Amino acid sequence: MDGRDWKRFLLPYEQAVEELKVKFKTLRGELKSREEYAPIEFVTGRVKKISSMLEKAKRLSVPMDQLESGIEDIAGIRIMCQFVEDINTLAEQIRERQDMTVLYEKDYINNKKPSGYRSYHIIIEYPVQTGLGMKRILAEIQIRTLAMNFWATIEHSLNYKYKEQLPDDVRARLSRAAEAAFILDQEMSNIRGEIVASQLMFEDNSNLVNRVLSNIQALYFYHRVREAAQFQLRFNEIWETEVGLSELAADLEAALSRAKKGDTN
Ligand SMILES: Nc1nc2c(ncn2[C@@H]2O[C@H](COP(=O)(O)OP(=O)(O)OP(=O)(O)O)[C@@H](O)[C@H]2O)c(=O)[nH]1
Ligand SMILES: Nc1ncnc2c1ncn2[C@@H]1O[C@H](COP(=O)(O)OP(=O)(O)OP(=O)(O)O)[C@@H](O)[C@H]1O
Repeated sequence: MDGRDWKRFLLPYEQAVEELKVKFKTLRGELKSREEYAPIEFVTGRVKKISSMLEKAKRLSVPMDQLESGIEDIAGIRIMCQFVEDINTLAEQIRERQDMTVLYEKDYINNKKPSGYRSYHIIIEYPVQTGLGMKRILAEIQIRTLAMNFWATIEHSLNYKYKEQLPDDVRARLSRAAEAAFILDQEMSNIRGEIVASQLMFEDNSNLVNRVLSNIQALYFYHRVREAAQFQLRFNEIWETEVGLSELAADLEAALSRAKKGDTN
């Protein structure tokens, strides 16, 4: 294949990665805007480099005309979660989706790799709508916790540096670090309820603060300058402690609704 052929070959994979990133980021945003807990912390994706694809094809003895079916991670998505439990929730949501088909799954969480690597992998078939019609491609979704990602990122860069010839002491330390990351995940799972409740409360309050501030602005817009200034003063008095924020928000909503109707107090 020359440069132009590679460009054409990779196009649907690039489209798939972009679409999948948007879909999972949107899922996170949608759940957050409904003030629900989102099992997604952040999402990344990449199309495999040609050099890495060729190296892998050689290693797995995949013929050049079978790259599409022989290398399943040309399009790769990675989803980071806070807790191990989120990985199961997300995997279930992916299985139920209508816009992709799960082909198979690899559970490297309960069956860690010899290196110490842990993650949950889902291989999907994803239909890309191209100018020439629909094309089904394979894509890999890696789902992992923040701790698993931290370990895998460091290990990947060390392997890159040592070209897979890690010194024994480094390998042993990495293996211990993988166990430490696993214990960290278990400890976090034990206090998951506490953490999730406080995060939701924090988000609730910051949503409320944003609503109060934009409603004060709106009052100015309706020329309720004195009222808006009084609300601003009330807000300035309580913003640090947030005591009385809900009452202030409710009074403000009422004032704004009167202003919209043109009522006087
Ligand atoms: N950092 C790190 N990542 C790994 C490790 N093992 C697997 N991965 C990641 O998971 C992907 C898929 O790995 P596997 O499920 O073993 O799939 P594979 O494509 O059959 O085989 P390999 O690419 O040879 O590992 C790799 O492309 C990496 O991104 C590991 O030991 N360390
Ligand atoms: N599914 C994925 N989603 C997002 N990023 C990925 C995914 N898979 C790999 N990456 C990242 O892409 C970069 C290039 O990785 P590359 O595809 O060359 O090799 P690899 O995935 O580590 O191994 P292999 O060649 O054995 O599949 C690395 O930073 C890697 O962490």
